[in-house]
Amino acid sequence: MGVKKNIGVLPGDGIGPEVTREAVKVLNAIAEKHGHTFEYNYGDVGAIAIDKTGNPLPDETLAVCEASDAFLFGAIGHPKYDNDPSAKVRPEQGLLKLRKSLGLFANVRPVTAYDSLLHMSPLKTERVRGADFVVYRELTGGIYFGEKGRTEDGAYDNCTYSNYEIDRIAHLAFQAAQNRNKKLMLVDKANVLETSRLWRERVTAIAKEYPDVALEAMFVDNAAMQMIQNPKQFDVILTENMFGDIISDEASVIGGSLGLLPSASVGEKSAMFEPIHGSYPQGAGKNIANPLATILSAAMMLDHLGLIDEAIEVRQAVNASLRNGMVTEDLTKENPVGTDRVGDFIANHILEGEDSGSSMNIKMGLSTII
Ligand SMILES: NC(=O)C1=CN([C@@H]2O[C@H](COP(=O)(O)OP(=O)(O)OC[C@H]3O[C@@H](n4cnc5c(N)ncnc54)[C@H](O)[C@@H]3O)[C@@H](O)[C@H]2O)C=CC1
Ligand SMILES: CC(C)CC(=O)C(=O)O
Ligand SMILES: [Mg+2]
Repeated sequence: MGVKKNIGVLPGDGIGPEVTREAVKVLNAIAEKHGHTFEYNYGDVGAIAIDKTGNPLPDETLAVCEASDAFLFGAIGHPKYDNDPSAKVRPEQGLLKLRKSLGLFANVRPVTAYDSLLHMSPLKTERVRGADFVVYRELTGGIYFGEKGRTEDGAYDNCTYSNYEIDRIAHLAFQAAQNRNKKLMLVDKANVLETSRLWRERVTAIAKEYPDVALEAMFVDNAAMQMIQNPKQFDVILTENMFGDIISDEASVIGGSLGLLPSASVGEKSAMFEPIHGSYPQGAGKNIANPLATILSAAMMLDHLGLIDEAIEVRQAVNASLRNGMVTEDLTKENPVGTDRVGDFIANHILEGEDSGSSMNIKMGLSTII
Protein backbone atom coordinates (compact mmCIF):
# COMPACT_ATOMS: atom_id res chain seq x y z
CA MET A 1 0.00 0.00 0.00
CA GLY A 2 1.19 3.49 -0.83
CA VAL A 3 2.33 5.89 1.88
CA LYS A 4 2.07 9.65 2.06
CA LYS A 5 5.15 11.66 2.98
CA ASN A 6 5.84 15.34 3.31
CA ILE A 7 9.28 16.05 1.86
CA GLY A 8 11.06 19.37 2.20
CA VAL A 9 13.35 20.49 -0.61
CA LEU A 10 16.01 23.18 -0.17
CA PRO A 11 17.80 23.50 -3.53
CA GLY A 12 20.10 26.37 -2.46
CA ASP A 13 22.76 27.84 -4.73
CA GLY A 14 24.98 27.01 -7.70
CA ILE A 15 24.38 23.44 -8.86
CA GLY A 16 22.04 22.83 -5.90
CA PRO A 17 18.82 23.42 -7.90
CA GLU A 18 20.02 21.20 -10.77
CA VAL A 19 20.97 18.21 -8.63
CA THR A 20 17.92 18.39 -6.36
CA ARG A 21 15.69 18.55 -9.45
CA GLU A 22 17.07 15.17 -10.55
CA ALA A 23 16.64 13.69 -7.07
CA VAL A 24 12.99 14.79 -7.04
CA LYS A 25 12.57 13.25 -10.51
CA VAL A 26 13.84 9.95 -9.10
CA LEU A 27 11.60 10.20 -6.02
CA ASN A 28 8.65 10.81 -8.33
CA ALA A 29 9.47 7.64 -10.25
CA ILE A 30 9.51 5.71 -6.96
CA ALA A 31 6.20 7.27 -5.93
CA GLU A 32 4.60 6.44 -9.27
CA LYS A 33 5.83 2.84 -9.24
CA HIS A 34 4.77 2.11 -5.65
CA GLY A 35 1.66 4.24 -5.35
CA HIS A 36 3.19 6.57 -2.78
CA THR A 37 2.30 10.24 -2.47
CA PHE A 38 5.28 12.50 -1.93
CA GLU A 39 4.27 16.08 -1.25
CA TYR A 40 7.12 18.53 -1.77
CA ASN A 41 7.53 21.85 0.00
CA TYR A 42 10.32 24.12 -1.12
CA GLY A 43 12.41 26.63 0.84
CA ASP A 44 15.23 29.05 0.10
CA VAL A 45 18.57 28.79 1.84
CA GLY A 46 22.02 30.27 1.32
CA ALA A 47 22.90 33.06 -1.11
CA ILE A 48 19.54 32.96 -2.86
CA ALA A 49 17.80 33.45 0.49
CA ILE A 50 20.10 36.37 1.33
CA ASP A 51 19.31 37.94 -2.04
CA LYS A 52 15.58 37.62 -1.42
CA THR A 53 15.31 38.29 2.31
CA GLY A 54 18.69 39.30 3.72
CA ASN A 55 18.66 36.11 5.80
CA PRO A 56 20.49 32.89 4.77
CA LEU A 57 17.91 30.80 6.64
CA PRO A 58 14.51 32.52 6.65
CA ASP A 59 11.98 31.38 9.27
CA GLU A 60 9.69 30.05 6.53
CA THR A 61 12.44 27.70 5.36
CA LEU A 62 13.01 26.39 8.86
CA ALA A 63 9.25 25.86 9.15
CA VAL A 64 9.26 23.82 5.91
CA CYS A 65 11.98 21.59 7.38
CA GLU A 66 10.24 21.22 10.74
CA ALA A 67 6.97 20.27 9.10
CA SER A 68 8.56 17.65 6.83
CA ASP A 69 9.02 13.93 7.41
CA ALA A 70 12.49 14.45 5.95
CA PHE A 71 14.12 16.96 3.65
CA LEU A 72 16.60 17.20 0.81
CA PHE A 73 19.29 19.84 0.72
CA GLY A 74 21.23 20.78 -2.42
CA ALA A 75 24.16 23.08 -1.68
CA ILE A 76 24.87 26.66 -0.65
CA GLY A 77 27.60 29.13 -1.45
CA HIS A 78 28.36 31.86 -3.97
CA PRO A 79 31.63 33.42 -5.18
CA LYS A 80 30.45 36.91 -4.24
CA TYR A 81 30.71 35.84 -0.60
CA ASP A 82 33.71 33.54 -1.03
CA ASN A 83 35.60 36.50 -2.49
CA ASP A 84 34.55 38.90 0.26
CA PRO A 85 36.06 37.89 3.61
CA SER A 86 34.45 40.92 5.27
CA ALA A 87 30.85 39.94 4.38
CA LYS A 88 28.84 39.92 7.61
CA VAL A 89 26.05 37.67 6.35
CA ARG A 90 27.17 34.51 4.55
CA PRO A 91 25.37 31.60 2.82
CA GLU A 92 27.24 29.05 4.94
CA GLN A 93 25.61 30.50 8.07
CA GLY A 94 22.30 29.25 6.70
CA LEU A 95 23.51 25.67 6.58
CA LEU A 96 25.22 25.80 9.97
CA LYS A 97 22.14 27.34 11.58
CA LEU A 98 19.90 24.74 9.94
CA ARG A 99 22.00 21.91 11.36
CA LYS A 100 22.15 23.51 14.81
CA SER A 101 18.51 24.59 15.03
CA LEU A 102 17.25 21.15 14.07
CA GLY A 103 19.81 19.31 16.19
CA LEU A 104 21.25 17.37 13.24
CA PHE A 105 24.26 16.15 15.17
CA ALA A 106 25.24 13.08 13.14
CA ASN A 107 26.41 13.34 9.56
CA VAL A 108 26.66 9.89 8.00
CA ARG A 109 28.80 9.74 4.86
CA PRO A 110 29.11 6.36 3.15
CA VAL A 111 32.05 5.82 0.80
CA THR A 112 31.99 3.09 -1.84
CA ALA A 113 34.39 2.13 -4.61
CA TYR A 114 32.04 1.17 -7.45
CA ASP A 115 33.38 -1.65 -9.61
CA SER A 116 32.29 0.13 -12.76
CA LEU A 117 34.25 3.24 -11.79
CA LEU A 118 37.53 1.72 -10.65
CA HIS A 119 39.20 3.10 -13.76
CA MET A 120 38.19 6.62 -12.68
CA SER A 121 39.99 6.60 -9.38
CA PRO A 122 43.43 8.18 -9.59
CA LEU A 123 44.45 5.51 -7.07
CA LYS A 124 45.70 2.07 -8.05
CA THR A 125 42.74 -0.16 -8.90
CA GLU A 126 43.60 -3.00 -6.54
CA ARG A 127 44.05 -0.52 -3.75
CA VAL A 128 40.45 0.68 -3.95
CA ARG A 129 38.55 -2.38 -5.22
CA GLY A 130 36.07 -3.32 -2.51
CA ALA A 131 36.70 -0.24 -0.37
CA ASP A 132 33.52 0.43 1.56
CA PHE A 133 33.32 2.42 4.74
CA VAL A 134 31.18 5.04 6.39
CA VAL A 135 32.22 8.25 8.14
CA TYR A 136 30.29 9.33 11.22
CA ARG A 137 31.03 13.02 11.43
CA GLU A 138 29.86 15.03 14.44
CA LEU A 139 27.94 17.94 12.92
CA THR A 140 26.85 20.51 15.49
CA GLY A 141 29.90 21.05 17.67
CA GLY A 142 33.60 21.79 17.44
CA ILE A 143 35.39 24.62 15.75
CA TYR A 144 32.62 25.48 13.25
CA PHE A 145 30.35 26.43 16.14
CA GLY A 146 32.78 27.80 18.73
CA GLU A 147 33.13 31.44 19.52
CA LYS A 148 34.97 33.24 16.76
CA GLY A 149 36.24 36.73 16.36
CA ARG A 150 39.00 39.19 15.74
CA THR A 151 41.51 40.67 18.12
CA GLU A 152 43.56 43.78 17.46
CA ASP A 153 46.14 41.80 15.56
CA GLY A 154 44.64 38.41 14.93
CA ALA A 155 41.59 36.14 14.91
CA TYR A 156 40.32 33.06 16.75
CA ASP A 157 37.92 30.14 16.33
CA ASN A 158 37.34 28.16 19.50
CA CYS A 159 36.87 24.41 19.49
CA THR A 160 34.79 22.95 22.29
CA TYR A 161 33.06 19.60 22.83
CA SER A 162 30.92 18.37 25.71
CA ASN A 163 30.77 14.78 26.94
CA TYR A 164 27.16 14.66 25.78
CA GLU A 165 28.00 15.75 22.24
CA ILE A 166 30.67 13.08 21.95
CA ASP A 167 28.71 10.27 23.59
CA ARG A 168 25.55 10.54 21.47
CA ILE A 169 27.33 10.19 18.13
CA ALA A 170 29.76 7.61 19.51
CA HIS A 171 26.84 5.32 20.35
CA LEU A 172 25.48 5.67 16.80
CA ALA A 173 28.88 4.87 15.32
CA PHE A 174 29.33 1.79 17.52
CA GLN A 175 25.85 0.59 16.56
CA ALA A 176 26.67 1.09 12.88
CA ALA A 177 29.88 -0.92 13.36
CA GLN A 178 27.87 -3.71 14.99
CA ASN A 179 25.71 -3.85 11.85
CA ARG A 180 28.72 -3.83 9.54
CA ASN A 181 32.17 -5.34 10.04
CA LYS A 182 32.55 -4.54 13.73
CA LYS A 183 35.48 -2.17 13.38
CA LEU A 184 35.46 1.42 14.58
CA MET A 185 38.28 3.85 13.90
CA LEU A 186 38.30 7.03 15.98
CA VAL A 187 40.08 9.77 14.05
CA ASP A 188 41.42 12.62 16.15
CA LYS A 189 44.46 14.70 17.03
CA ALA A 190 44.82 13.56 20.62
CA ASN A 191 48.57 14.18 20.61
CA VAL A 192 47.84 17.91 20.44
CA LEU A 193 44.21 18.83 21.13
CA GLU A 194 42.46 18.66 24.49
CA THR A 195 39.10 18.14 22.78
CA SER A 196 40.59 15.11 21.00
CA ARG A 197 41.84 13.73 24.32
CA LEU A 198 38.29 14.02 25.63
CA TRP A 199 36.99 12.19 22.53
CA ARG A 200 39.48 9.34 23.20
CA GLU A 201 38.51 9.12 26.86
CA ARG A 202 34.77 9.05 26.20
CA VAL A 203 34.90 6.74 23.19
CA THR A 204 37.23 4.29 24.95
CA ALA A 205 34.83 4.15 27.91
CA ILE A 206 31.79 3.67 25.66
CA ALA A 207 33.58 0.84 23.82
CA LYS A 208 33.03 -1.34 26.91
CA GLU A 209 29.33 -1.37 26.05
CA TYR A 210 30.14 -2.76 22.58
CA PRO A 211 32.57 -5.65 23.26
CA ASP A 212 31.97 -7.10 19.79
CA VAL A 213 33.36 -3.95 18.12
CA ALA A 214 37.13 -3.51 17.78
CA LEU A 215 38.00 0.10 18.53
CA GLU A 216 41.18 1.68 17.24
CA ALA A 217 42.31 5.30 17.11
CA MET A 218 44.36 7.13 14.51
CA PHE A 219 45.65 10.68 14.32
CA VAL A 220 43.94 12.63 11.56
CA ASP A 221 47.10 13.41 9.62
CA ASN A 222 47.96 9.72 9.46
CA ALA A 223 44.32 8.84 8.65
CA ALA A 224 44.37 11.23 5.69
CA MET A 225 47.34 9.33 4.30
CA GLN A 226 46.07 5.82 5.19
CA MET A 227 42.78 6.53 3.44
CA ILE A 228 44.63 6.84 0.15
CA GLN A 229 47.24 4.17 0.91
CA ASN A 230 44.91 1.47 2.19
CA PRO A 231 41.23 2.51 2.21
CA LYS A 232 40.03 -1.08 2.71
CA GLN A 233 41.23 -1.12 6.31
CA PHE A 234 38.33 1.16 7.33
CA ASP A 235 34.80 0.10 8.26
CA VAL A 236 33.26 2.85 10.41
CA ILE A 237 35.17 6.06 11.04
CA LEU A 238 34.08 8.28 13.92
CA THR A 239 35.36 11.81 14.05
CA GLU A 240 34.67 15.41 15.01
CA ASN A 241 33.15 18.06 12.79
CA MET A 242 36.03 19.63 10.89
CA PHE A 243 38.13 16.47 10.54
CA GLY A 244 35.07 14.66 9.17
CA ASP A 245 34.39 17.45 6.70
CA ILE A 246 37.91 17.27 5.33
CA ILE A 247 38.56 13.53 5.25
CA SER A 248 35.22 12.75 3.63
CA ASP A 249 35.96 15.07 0.69
CA GLU A 250 39.30 13.29 0.47
CA ALA A 251 37.52 9.93 0.56
CA SER A 252 35.54 10.87 -2.56
CA VAL A 253 38.74 10.32 -4.54
CA ILE A 254 38.33 6.60 -3.83
CA GLY A 255 34.99 6.52 -5.63
CA GLY A 256 36.16 8.76 -8.44
CA SER A 257 34.29 12.04 -7.89
CA LEU A 258 33.04 14.37 -5.20
CA GLY A 259 29.76 14.29 -7.12
CA LEU A 260 29.15 10.72 -5.93
CA LEU A 261 29.08 10.93 -2.16
CA PRO A 262 25.72 11.24 -0.37
CA SER A 263 25.03 11.90 3.27
CA ALA A 264 22.38 11.92 5.95
CA SER A 265 22.38 14.54 8.68
CA VAL A 266 20.23 13.26 11.48
CA GLY A 267 19.12 14.19 14.96
CA GLU A 268 16.39 13.34 17.44
CA LYS A 269 13.56 14.99 15.54
CA SER A 270 14.65 15.86 12.00
CA ALA A 271 16.57 14.31 9.16
CA MET A 272 18.23 16.11 6.26
CA PHE A 273 19.73 14.42 3.21
CA GLU A 274 22.50 16.24 1.40
CA PRO A 275 25.32 15.56 -1.04
CA ILE A 276 28.69 16.16 0.61
CA HIS A 277 29.79 18.54 -2.14
CA GLY A 278 29.25 22.27 -2.30
CA SER A 279 27.59 24.58 -4.82
CA TYR A 280 30.33 24.08 -7.49
CA PRO A 281 29.68 27.57 -8.93
CA GLN A 282 31.86 26.94 -11.99
CA GLY A 283 29.48 24.15 -13.00
CA ALA A 284 26.20 25.98 -12.31
CA GLY A 285 23.74 26.34 -15.16
CA LYS A 286 25.76 24.13 -17.53
CA ASN A 287 23.96 20.83 -17.02
CA ILE A 288 27.28 19.16 -16.15
CA ALA A 289 26.93 18.57 -12.40
CA ASN A 290 26.83 14.97 -11.28
CA PRO A 291 23.44 14.42 -9.63
CA LEU A 292 24.32 11.00 -8.16
CA ALA A 293 25.37 12.27 -4.72
CA THR A 294 21.97 13.91 -4.33
CA ILE A 295 20.08 10.96 -5.81
CA LEU A 296 21.92 8.62 -3.42
CA SER A 297 21.08 11.03 -0.59
CA ALA A 298 17.43 10.62 -1.62
CA ALA A 299 17.96 6.84 -1.35
CA MET A 300 19.19 7.33 2.21
CA MET A 301 16.04 9.38 2.80
CA LEU A 302 13.88 6.51 1.56
CA ASP A 303 15.65 4.20 4.02
CA HIS A 304 14.99 6.67 6.77
CA LEU A 305 11.30 6.78 5.82
CA GLY A 306 11.16 2.99 6.08
CA LEU A 307 10.97 2.51 2.30
CA ILE A 308 13.85 0.05 2.20
CA ASP A 309 13.00 -1.78 -1.04
CA GLU A 310 12.53 1.55 -2.78
CA ALA A 311 15.95 2.71 -1.57
CA ILE A 312 17.48 -0.46 -3.00
CA GLU A 313 15.75 0.20 -6.32
CA VAL A 314 17.28 3.67 -6.49
CA ARG A 315 20.75 2.29 -5.77
CA GLN A 316 20.32 -0.43 -8.37
CA ALA A 317 19.27 2.18 -10.92
CA VAL A 318 22.29 4.30 -10.04
CA ASN A 319 24.48 1.27 -10.49
CA ALA A 320 22.88 0.66 -13.88
CA SER A 321 23.65 4.23 -14.93
CA LEU A 322 27.30 3.68 -13.96
CA ARG A 323 27.51 0.33 -15.76
CA ASN A 324 25.94 1.83 -18.88
CA GLY A 325 28.17 4.88 -18.93
CA MET A 326 25.20 7.21 -18.43
CA VAL A 327 27.38 9.56 -16.41
CA THR A 328 28.41 13.18 -16.31
CA GLU A 329 31.78 14.51 -17.40
CA ASP A 330 33.42 14.17 -14.00
CA LEU A 331 33.14 10.38 -14.45
CA THR A 332 34.00 9.91 -18.09
CA LYS A 333 35.91 11.55 -20.88
CA GLU A 334 33.96 9.63 -23.52
CA ASN A 335 30.45 10.79 -24.33
CA PRO A 336 29.42 12.26 -21.00
CA VAL A 337 25.72 13.03 -20.67
CA GLY A 338 24.05 15.96 -18.99
CA THR A 339 22.80 16.17 -15.41
CA ASP A 340 19.21 15.85 -16.60
CA ARG A 341 19.90 12.75 -18.74
CA VAL A 342 21.41 10.93 -15.78
CA GLY A 343 18.24 11.66 -13.80
CA ASP A 344 16.06 10.58 -16.75
CA PHE A 345 17.94 7.30 -17.09
CA ILE A 346 17.63 6.50 -13.39
CA ALA A 347 13.93 7.43 -13.24
CA ASN A 348 13.20 5.34 -16.35
CA HIS A 349 15.19 2.43 -15.03
CA ILE A 350 13.11 2.49 -11.86
CA LEU A 351 9.88 2.57 -13.84
CA GLU A 352 10.83 0.13 -16.58
CA GLY A 353 14.15 -1.53 -15.88
CA GLU A 354 14.96 -4.95 -14.62
CA ASP A 355 17.82 -5.47 -12.24
CA SER A 356 18.99 -8.77 -10.96
CA GLY A 357 21.40 -8.01 -8.22
CA SER A 358 23.76 -5.15 -7.74
CA SER A 359 27.34 -4.99 -6.67
CA MET A 360 26.54 -1.80 -4.83
CA ASN A 361 26.72 -1.88 -1.10
CA ILE A 362 23.29 -1.39 0.39
CA LYS A 363 24.47 -1.40 3.98
CA MET A 364 24.56 2.36 3.83
CA GLY A 365 20.86 2.41 4.62
CA LEU A 366 19.94 4.33 7.72
CA SER A 367 17.94 1.37 8.90
CA THR A 368 21.26 -0.22 9.77
CA ILE A 369 22.80 2.97 11.04
CA ILE A 370 20.38 4.35 13.60
N1 LIG B 1 27.14 21.55 1.87
C1 LIG B 1 27.35 22.68 1.21
O1 LIG B 1 26.41 23.35 0.83
C2 LIG B 1 28.73 23.10 0.93
C3 LIG B 1 28.94 24.33 0.40
N2 LIG B 1 30.20 24.70 0.02
C4 LIG B 1 30.30 26.00 -0.67
O2 LIG B 1 30.34 25.73 -2.07
C5 LIG B 1 31.10 26.73 -2.74
C6 LIG B 1 32.16 26.09 -3.61
O3 LIG B 1 33.09 25.43 -2.77
P1 LIG B 1 34.23 24.46 -3.30
O4 LIG B 1 35.28 24.47 -2.29
O5 LIG B 1 34.59 24.79 -4.69
O6 LIG B 1 33.58 22.99 -3.22
P2 LIG B 1 32.58 22.22 -4.18
O7 LIG B 1 32.26 20.95 -3.49
O8 LIG B 1 31.44 23.06 -4.56
O9 LIG B 1 33.41 21.89 -5.49
C7 LIG B 1 34.74 21.40 -5.49
C8 LIG B 1 35.01 20.69 -6.80
O10 LIG B 1 34.39 19.42 -6.77
C9 LIG B 1 33.82 19.09 -8.00
N3 LIG B 1 32.38 18.88 -7.79
C10 LIG B 1 31.64 19.20 -6.71
N4 LIG B 1 30.39 18.80 -6.84
C11 LIG B 1 30.30 18.21 -8.05
C12 LIG B 1 29.24 17.58 -8.77
N5 LIG B 1 28.01 17.42 -8.26
N6 LIG B 1 29.51 17.10 -10.00
C13 LIG B 1 30.73 17.18 -10.51
N7 LIG B 1 31.78 17.75 -9.89
C14 LIG B 1 31.56 18.25 -8.66
C15 LIG B 1 34.14 20.23 -8.95
O11 LIG B 1 35.31 19.86 -9.65
C16 LIG B 1 34.44 21.37 -8.04
O12 LIG B 1 35.32 22.28 -8.60
C17 LIG B 1 31.64 27.62 -1.63
O13 LIG B 1 30.83 28.74 -1.54
C18 LIG B 1 31.55 26.77 -0.38
O14 LIG B 1 31.43 27.52 0.80
C19 LIG B 1 31.26 23.86 0.13
C20 LIG B 1 31.09 22.62 0.66
C21 LIG B 1 29.83 22.15 1.14
C1 LIG C 1 29.65 25.17 4.87
C2 LIG C 1 30.45 23.96 5.27
C3 LIG C 1 30.52 23.79 6.74
C4 LIG C 1 29.78 22.80 4.64
C5 LIG C 1 30.69 21.65 4.35
O1 LIG C 1 31.76 21.75 3.82
C6 LIG C 1 30.18 20.35 4.66
O2 LIG C 1 29.32 20.20 5.51
O3 LIG C 1 30.69 19.38 4.07
MG1 LIG D 1 32.57 19.83 3.19
